Amino acid sequence: MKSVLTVENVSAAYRKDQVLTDVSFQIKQGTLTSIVGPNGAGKSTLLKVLLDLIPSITGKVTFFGEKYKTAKSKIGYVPQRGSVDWDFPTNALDVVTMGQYGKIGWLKWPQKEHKQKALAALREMKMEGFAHRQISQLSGGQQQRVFLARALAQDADLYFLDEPLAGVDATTEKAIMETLKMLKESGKTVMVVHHDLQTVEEYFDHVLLLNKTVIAHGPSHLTFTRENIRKAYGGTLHWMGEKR
Ligand SMILES: Nc1ncnc2c1ncn2[C@@H]1O[C@H](COP(=O)(O)OP(=O)(O)OP(=O)(O)O)[C@@H](O)[C@H]1O
Repeated sequence: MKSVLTVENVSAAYRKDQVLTDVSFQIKQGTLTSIVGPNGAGKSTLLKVLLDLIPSITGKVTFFGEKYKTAKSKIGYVPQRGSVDWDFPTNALDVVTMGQYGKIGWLKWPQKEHKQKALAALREMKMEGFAHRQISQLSGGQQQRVFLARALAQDADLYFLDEPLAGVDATTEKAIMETLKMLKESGKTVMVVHHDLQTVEEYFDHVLLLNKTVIAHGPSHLTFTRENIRKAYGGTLHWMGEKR
């Protein structure tokens, strides 16, 4: 399988505080990878650096062999739900439609086809009935589904999701994971910041353990070991039971 993302020696800082040091890894097409590490490990920062939202100090990132700027239309991003202003006066359909901006062009109005695609994505996430509801009047789980629909409508090849399962109920978690698996099965590549260590192996075929740098990266069954988890988190691990 070819590599869709190559990260070479990336370091990043907020003012003087270095958050990422010498991060290098490659992601193959068709993989579903969890990015796992303790609070403050730099997981969200890594996504933001990859997506050119904050600059890196050093290093090189290539998507499909190209720079972010030229590969942008093939990349979808679902930020943390808490990082968005849900009071912004807009409805679910518009949020999903606007996700296609890269394809529509900033100075053009969305066409019927874009709305139809947005509606289809909302249907996929079982949110069609909420299309005209103000986003401030959706529950947390429903907002997360709208975000997923927005990513689906973007029709990207590589997706980044920042904690999509945070604060959602079991039904929404299942719906989101089914969508991510469906994307993977259709040859797309997905990277997800994930916090529930209990479900890493069940949900993701690859894992990237991060704590300011890459602690381990590879197939979950080989990489998500007690030793690597301890290296990433430090301390003792009570929650894994008899984990390797
Ligand atoms: N805008 C910012 N300005 C200054 N420091 C920041 C900023 N955003 C994050 N940081 C710091 O950078 C470090 C990494 O933060 P980041 O949000 O990337 O971690 P994370 O692994 O996603 O954490 P969490 O699991 O808690 O969401 C933390 O020490 C954090 O305090």
